[in-house]
Amino acid sequence: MSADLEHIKQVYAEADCLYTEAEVEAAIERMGQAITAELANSNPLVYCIMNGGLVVSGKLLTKLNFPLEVDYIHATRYRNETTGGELDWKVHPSTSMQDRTVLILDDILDEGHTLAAIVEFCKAQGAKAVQTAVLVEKKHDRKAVELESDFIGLQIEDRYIFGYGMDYKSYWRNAPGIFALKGH
Ligand SMILES: O=P(O)(O)OC[C@H]1O[C@H](OP(=O)(O)OP(=O)(O)O)[C@H](O)[C@@H]1O
Ligand code: HPA
Repeated sequence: MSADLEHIKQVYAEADCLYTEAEVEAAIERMGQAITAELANSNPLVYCIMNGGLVVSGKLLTKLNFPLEVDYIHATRYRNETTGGELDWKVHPSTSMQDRTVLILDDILDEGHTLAAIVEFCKAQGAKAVQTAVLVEKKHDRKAVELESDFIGLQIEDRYIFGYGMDYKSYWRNAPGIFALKGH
């Protein structure tokens, strides 16, 4: 156990900081303004995608100063690995989306499988509009589908990253910045 924790600590110590806390906070501020400009009068139902969406949702929600409701969806496909697999729905939303404007909040748009499946699910549940906001979009040519997020905080190079909700083997979601694994 302590050997694993030593590895976890070493990963953080050796990681490259791609965006500092101040840069991420500024990006979240910009996202808040853009979302407010577009959705302030639409009474949206906002879904946090657990677990990765937790930090950006918490930080962003207090910047959305208009009427909205919040719920969560828990879906995962990386399961402590650095490559994704099948999407596993752990918790479906409990609120009705019928005829609602839905805003999905997540930490990262990587290959796009997760967000694409969630958007499809929301449309099938009767949402009248579905928009997505992600803290980071990873740039590469392995996208599963042509899926553009409506609100993007930061662009990231094609490396495995952690911090601000994103994990390395379940750790460092709490890291105050966006970091890339050494050598990945
Ligand atoms: O664009 P994709 O390649 O589908 O990857 C993006 C998804 O991967 C991560 O979730 P993960 O499955 O790691 O679960 P977690 O949120 O609990 O970390 C992240 O939070 C996104 O939801
Ligand atoms: O680079 C990543 N880091 C953490 N979680 C992720 N989920 C998809 N891609 C990533």
